[in-house]
Amino acid sequence: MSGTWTLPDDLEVPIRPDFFPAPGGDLPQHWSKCFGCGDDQPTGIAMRFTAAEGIEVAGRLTVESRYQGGPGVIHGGILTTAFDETQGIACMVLGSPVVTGHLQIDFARPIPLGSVLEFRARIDGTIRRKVYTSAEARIVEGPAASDEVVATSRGLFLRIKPEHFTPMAEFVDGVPTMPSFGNSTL
Ligand SMILES: CC(C)(COP(=O)(O)OP(=O)(O)OC[C@H]1O[C@@H](n2cnc3c(N)ncnc32)[C@H](O)[C@@H]1OP(=O)(O)O)[C@@H](O)C(=O)NCCC(=O)NCCS
Ligand SMILES: CCCCCCCCCCCCCC(=O)O
Repeated sequence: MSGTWTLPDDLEVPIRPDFFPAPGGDLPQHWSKCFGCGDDQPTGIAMRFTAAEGIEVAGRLTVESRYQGGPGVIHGGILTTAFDETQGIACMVLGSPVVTGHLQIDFARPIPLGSVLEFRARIDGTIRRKVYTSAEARIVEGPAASDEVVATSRGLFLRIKPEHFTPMAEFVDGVPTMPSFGNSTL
């Protein structure tokens, strides 16, 4: 990673909770209308996630041609979205909802269209409501596949109360197929 990111010294690292699936087990979408993971969001990127070892999660994204930024490569904003989503899903081990407060990406290598990206993310530690996360991406299928890390991300998420989204309920378009985790008011 070449960006600047300093972890506080006094972080607590969560342990894998009993409710977390075994490694390889599916993790749920956090909100069915989410652009990143929702199955009720036709224009989204519909990422799917599994639990990995420890408190790590894994997610995949096939780089479709509609995700193009520079000629033949993924748009940086789409890559950022995938990191945001994966790191948010990694926060599920806490069992309480979070939102993204800060996210920074290092774009290390060009990622050609048609690549299948694998993202790995985990919580590095928490302090008060702050949740420090990190993640990296590799191309696991396609002509450019290798073990090399093609992008990394660091993100600060904030634990929120379920009521956080209540003022936004009137903006939800239609009826979600699955309520937002931790928010029965939507
Ligand atoms: C993130 C958010 C909830 C934080 O607001 P808040 O709950 O009032 O949090 P506070 O301002 O009390 O900050 C809590 C802590 O987080 C830190 N913090 C908050 N936002 C931060 C940021 N962007 N960068 C770094 N630190 C941040 C504060 O410094 C504070 O740290 P401390 O515990 O060491 O004092 C609010 O800014 C928000 O709703 N932002 C929009 C989030 C969003 O929509 N994300 C995208 C979709 S998930
Ligand atoms: C009750 C447990 C709920 C845990 C749900 C945490 C998952 C939140 C993921 C948030 C990712 C949002 C990304 C974004 O919108 O920018």
